Amino acid sequence: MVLLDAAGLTKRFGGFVAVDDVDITVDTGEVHSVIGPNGAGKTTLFNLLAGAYEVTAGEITFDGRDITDLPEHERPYLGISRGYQITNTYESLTVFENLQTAVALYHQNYYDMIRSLANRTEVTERVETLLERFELAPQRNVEASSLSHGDRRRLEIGMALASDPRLLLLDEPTAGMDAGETERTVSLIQELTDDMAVLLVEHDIEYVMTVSDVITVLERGAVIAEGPPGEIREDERVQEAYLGGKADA
Ligand SMILES: Nc1ncnc2c1ncn2[C@@H]1O[C@H](COP(=O)(O)OP(=O)(O)OP(=O)(O)O)[C@@H](O)[C@H]1O
Repeated sequence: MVLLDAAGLTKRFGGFVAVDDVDITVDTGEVHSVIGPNGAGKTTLFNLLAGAYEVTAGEITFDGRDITDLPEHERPYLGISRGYQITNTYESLTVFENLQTAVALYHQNYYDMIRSLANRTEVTERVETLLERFELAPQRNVEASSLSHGDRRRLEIGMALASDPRLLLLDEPTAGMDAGETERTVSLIQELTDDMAVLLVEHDIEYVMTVSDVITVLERGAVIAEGPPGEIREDERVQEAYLGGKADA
């Protein structure tokens, strides 16, 4: 089922076209990755889909509803969540408290939750599930500021899942992780997609090949290839973009 459908998506910064007439479709159940060399427009595309940037042209539909102009903060309520970045406010909260805050923020009856013990129990149960799923239970009482890099990134993904999204947007989820941490994160991402979809933007082409069902390749703002990993690996334009001296990946 088509969950996200973007058509003719374009973003100009002054006279510069960072995203140029991009069509992209994400189906429920898939991990869809956007890759491309430095400056290809990946982060800009991500920000358009997340609602952080206004589009210059084009349309974005989510579950059949036009969300092109929907503000970023309203998108989680529709089922679109983006990888959280733990900011100063959350540094001194423990892993448990961070997850609790994220769950409470998107709980349907936030104010009731504060008042009612029953709802609070529901939130706590959800937090416990996330702690288990993200293998963060042993660190439940550790402040976010003291976590290892890998644990912190997994906590951020866990917080993004607190709203029970149908589409999770992740920007370089394994950036800065070592091989072991990357592997753990990749299997977590793969386990997510039974009834939801993940769209990730990534620099590192190798692990994208193992995690993705579909890959879209951008170069200079435009789509140069799209397909399953095997096809993308064999694509001449992709090889040229990555190996032809224009890229660092
Ligand atoms: N706010 C902005 N104002 C002007 N130009 C911008 C802005 N944001 C991005 N750009 C330009 O748009 C192009 C695409 O940038 P973007 O960050 O989307 O690429 P990217 O594929 O994510 O690159 P990287 O892999 O290096 O993160 C770059 O040339 C960049 O300089």
